[in-house]
Amino acid sequence: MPTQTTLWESLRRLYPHLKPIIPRLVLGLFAALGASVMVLAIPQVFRVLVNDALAEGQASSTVWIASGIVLVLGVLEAVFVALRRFFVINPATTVETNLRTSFYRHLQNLAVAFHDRWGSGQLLSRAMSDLNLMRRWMAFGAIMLVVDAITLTAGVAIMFFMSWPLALIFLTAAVPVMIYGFRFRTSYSRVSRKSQDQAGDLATTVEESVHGIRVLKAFGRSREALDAFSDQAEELRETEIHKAKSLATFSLIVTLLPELALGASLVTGILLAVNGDVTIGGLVAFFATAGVVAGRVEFIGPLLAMTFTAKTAIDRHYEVMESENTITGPPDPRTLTDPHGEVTFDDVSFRYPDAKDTSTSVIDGVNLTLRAGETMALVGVTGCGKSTLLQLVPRLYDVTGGAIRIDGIDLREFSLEELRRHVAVAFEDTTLFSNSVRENVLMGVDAQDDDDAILTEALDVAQAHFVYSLPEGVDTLIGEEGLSLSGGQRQRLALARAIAAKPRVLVLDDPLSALDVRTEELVEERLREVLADTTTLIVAHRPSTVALADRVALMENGRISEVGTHTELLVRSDHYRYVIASLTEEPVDLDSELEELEHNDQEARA
Ligand SMILES: Nc1ncnc2c1ncn2[C@@H]1O[C@H](COP(=O)(O)OP(=O)(O)OP(=O)(O)O)[C@@H](O)[C@H]1O
Repeated sequence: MPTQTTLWESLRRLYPHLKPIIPRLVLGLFAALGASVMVLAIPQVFRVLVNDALAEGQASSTVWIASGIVLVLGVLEAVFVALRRFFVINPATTVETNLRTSFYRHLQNLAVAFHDRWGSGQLLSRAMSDLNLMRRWMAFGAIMLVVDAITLTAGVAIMFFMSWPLALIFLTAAVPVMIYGFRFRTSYSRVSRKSQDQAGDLATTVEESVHGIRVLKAFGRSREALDAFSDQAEELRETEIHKAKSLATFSLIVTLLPELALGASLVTGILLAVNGDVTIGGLVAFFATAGVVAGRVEFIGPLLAMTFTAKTAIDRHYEVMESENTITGPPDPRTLTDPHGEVTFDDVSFRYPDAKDTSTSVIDGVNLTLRAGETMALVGVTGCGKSTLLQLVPRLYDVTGGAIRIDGIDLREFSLEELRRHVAVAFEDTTLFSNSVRENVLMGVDAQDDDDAILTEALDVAQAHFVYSLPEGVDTLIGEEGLSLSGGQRQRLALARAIAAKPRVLVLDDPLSALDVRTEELVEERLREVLADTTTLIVAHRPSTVALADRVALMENGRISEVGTHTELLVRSDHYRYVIASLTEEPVDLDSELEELEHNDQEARA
């Protein structure tokens, strides 16, 4: 539920960003005021023109001079409008870019738990359209509101100076306009918030269906997706219509009432002129000024709408910016100068932030020690918490109980940079960025001279030699905007990325699942060599991956129930035999495998 703030409170949040550009905004404001002064001056020239220049006996040159002055004032008005744009456009776009950059930086820093909760379209619409709305308000709306208020005050003052009874009649229209303005503010703010949120949800739907286009097509669900999208688009359309109607009604009132007041003052004005209480020139000037004032009042509708939309955009922006980053480093971080890579899980528990209070912990008191340089496979039935446990090691989530330590130091005592220097990860579900193969693989490598050697080795271990036959070799653009790769190719690059980082601790979430058996064998052979000194925790969904490990940890309902070698666990754990049997691609006869193991054991002892 978004926090409620007043219009002023919301707008004030922009102040720190506006502060550096205030001098330019003030210049823009003066330019806009200059344009208004020109507009208000023109009726006064009319007054002189009608009362004096057109009076009998005046030389025609006076008419030309007066017309010339009107022309100059008109040109000056255009110049001032251009100057306003010139002064504010550049700084406003700079502020927009700075806000966008800090928004992106904050998104990068926010914990994974935050991203679990937020739809990508909501973040996209905040990063793009909301900031655009804020920029337009800074560059135009804010300035014009001030200028409008000053012009209106000055215009009404001039009208009073010229004829107070006529001005008073005109001003009666302001009372209902102001009363309606308050109601408009509340209703328009609400509908504007709704439409911006719905636009964000719609963007999420587009994003999801573009990502999932293959699944939608393969399951023939494009029509259903379209129907769901059309419903959402229709809801947004209805909100937009509601919004437009609300603005149209307000605009009708702010247009109609001043016009009616103008009509009433015209009749009164003619009577006053007949009685000689005002001159004809004065009457012409009064109505020309009233026309300017009425135009400004009409303009208030769109300006207020723009301001309320900007308020919503600011609120939505700060909802993200004020979301706290829950995963941070300590003020005095520890460092590991000569890491060995022993990893201990000490009574570790974890619950997802959005889990129901009544549900049990996903990780429930895990105690496990990975010796330095050891490769440990983590096996268990689906949903028992393996991937969750792995994500706690690079602190993608923080433990909710107990502690994970590397070489005896709690992960939370390292800075995040230090921790991620020692820990690298590869997930089953791989993400590649729209960059070259080289940049994707060397993502976790600090810039250094032997980049090429690291790249070659990592690609070799991951059996990703296919990259050399891509159109531009390792410089080929891959990811969303580049060449599409197969699932197995993507996995091999993700594995190469984890290996290239040369971490002390490697966390692999079933990184070989999409490889064919032959490639998997080759990868494993090479992995065994490079993992010799790296402490590795690897989730295994295939027996061949289990074979990589020195020891195996069996996970059951968020706990580690057994730890031992594959053979030991086969002998002593029914559940392990059950899990291994369910992992096997082809059914195996576990009893004969056990017999064979026992036979081998006896032979070794003999
Ligand atoms: N982001 C999340 N928010 C809330 N619950 C989650 C989240 N991710 C996973 N879970 C839940 O946590 C439990 C453990 O999931 P996890 O992915 O760790 O299991 P797993 O053992 O790795 O399963 P698999 O072998 O199928 O990959 C599941 O019940 C899952 O629904």
